[in-house]
Parts: sequence; C-alpha cells; structure tokens
Amino acid sequence: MEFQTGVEMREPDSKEELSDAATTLRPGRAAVETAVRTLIAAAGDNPMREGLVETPARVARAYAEWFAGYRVDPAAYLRRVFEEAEGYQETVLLRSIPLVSTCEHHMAPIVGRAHVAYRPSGKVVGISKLSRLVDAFARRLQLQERLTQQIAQTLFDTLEPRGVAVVIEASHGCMTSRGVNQPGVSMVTQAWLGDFASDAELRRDFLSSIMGV
Ligand SMILES: Nc1nc2c(ncn2[C@@H]2O[C@H](COP(=O)(O)OP(=O)(O)OP(=O)(O)O)[C@@H](O)[C@H]2O)c(=O)[nH]1
Ligand SMILES: [Zn+2]
Repeated sequence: MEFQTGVEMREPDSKEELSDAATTLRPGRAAVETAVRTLIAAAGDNPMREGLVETPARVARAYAEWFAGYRVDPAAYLRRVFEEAEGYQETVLLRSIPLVSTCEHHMAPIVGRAHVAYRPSGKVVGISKLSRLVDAFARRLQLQERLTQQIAQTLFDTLEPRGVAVVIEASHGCMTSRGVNQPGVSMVTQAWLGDFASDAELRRDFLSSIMGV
C-alpha cells in the first residue's frame, strides 16, 4: 500500500542546499509543519491546543539545526591549512569533542563524545576545524559506524596525514529510552587509518590518552 504524505516537494533553493545527494528535494516549511501536526495527533494529543499550536514551527526550526550537516561540505573546513608547523609530525589529538547526532533507524538522539587524532605530514589545520568536521557529519541521519568512518576518511583524504584515529563513544536514545530501555549503555566505535592502522603502539597511546576523560 502506498503511503500518501501529502508533502509537496520543491526544488532546492541553492547549490548549498544540494550539498548532499540525499537533499535533492526538500519539502517546504508548510509541509513540514503539517507532518509535525500529524505526529502530534499520532501521539494522541491535539495539535491545535494552545500549548502545541506553535510546536510545528519550533520543530521545523529545530530540524534545521539538528540536520544542518546536509547543508555543509565537511571537507571545506579543512581547506585552510598551515604549513609552517616547523615540521611537527607527532600526534595531534582533540579529546572529548561533544557530539550530537540522530540515529537513522529511529530518528532518536545520539549523544556522546568524539576523540580525533591525526599525525601531520606537512599540513596542519586550525584545531577547531576538527570539531567542525565532527559536527558536520554528526548533524545528519547517521549510523555511529558510518559517522566514525566518514570523519576519519575525510581527514585522511584532505590533509594527507601519516595517520588518523577516531573513537566515538555515544549513547543512543533508541536504546536508552525505548526498545531495550537501557539507560547508561554506550556504544564505542573506532576508525584507524595510515600508521594508526599498522602500529599497535600508536593505537595504545591514543587509547590511553583518551581514557578517563
Ligand atoms: N549498528 C548500529 N545500530 C544502531 C545504530 N543506531 C541504532 N541502531 C540499532 O538499529 C537497530 C534497528 O533494529 P530493528 O530491529 O530494525 O528496529 P527495532 O524493532 O526498533 O529494534 P529495537 O531497537 O531492538 O527495538 C536496533 O538494534 C538499534 O539499536 C547505530 O548507529 N549503529
Ligand atoms: Zn535508533
């Protein structure tokens, strides 16, 4: 049976809006608000009662924040590189980057921390760009495994460093507040590229640096 959404699709406003294949078509604001009213009614409440009447507009604005990652090119954050780091080649590690994402199976929040390291080979970036990279991929519908891999691979392809390591520890709303209902449970994923993949001691150093933070 075909499900009628009643959602009118429109062409994207700009090239930025087209930044990801998944966003080739986006419904307009009115269609989004209609969908939210449908969800409120499905939850069992009255979308027209006073406290809920502005909720669809708020949710539409919140979605723009939670899914802002579709509107940016994550690699663009890594384009400004500094080549005068005096030949620094050792590990650069940014620990405990706050991470907020959304699970693609249930559209429930994924909340946690990312730890990102690279071993430069000529090019270093402003350290905040690692946080921006994490956020750009996180603010999409995600699987934690894919999120971890995308961050690592983009860093590796763009900066051409000797190695990249990414560890993400996060809790999934779809497990903590529904389904198996296990608050406190967290998922840990890792991506190792370049010399982190081949050198167990580098991995141990990385893991001991992030332990207990
Ligand atoms: N591997 C992986 N699984 C995830 C992630 N986010 C959510 N999941 C899981 O995706 C699975 C979806 O399973 P389904 O059986 O299709 O969905 P469900 O009936 O809602 O399953 P339950 O959550 O067990 O109630 C669940 O096991 C979730 O825990 C993620 O980032 N990575
Ligand atoms: Zn989920």
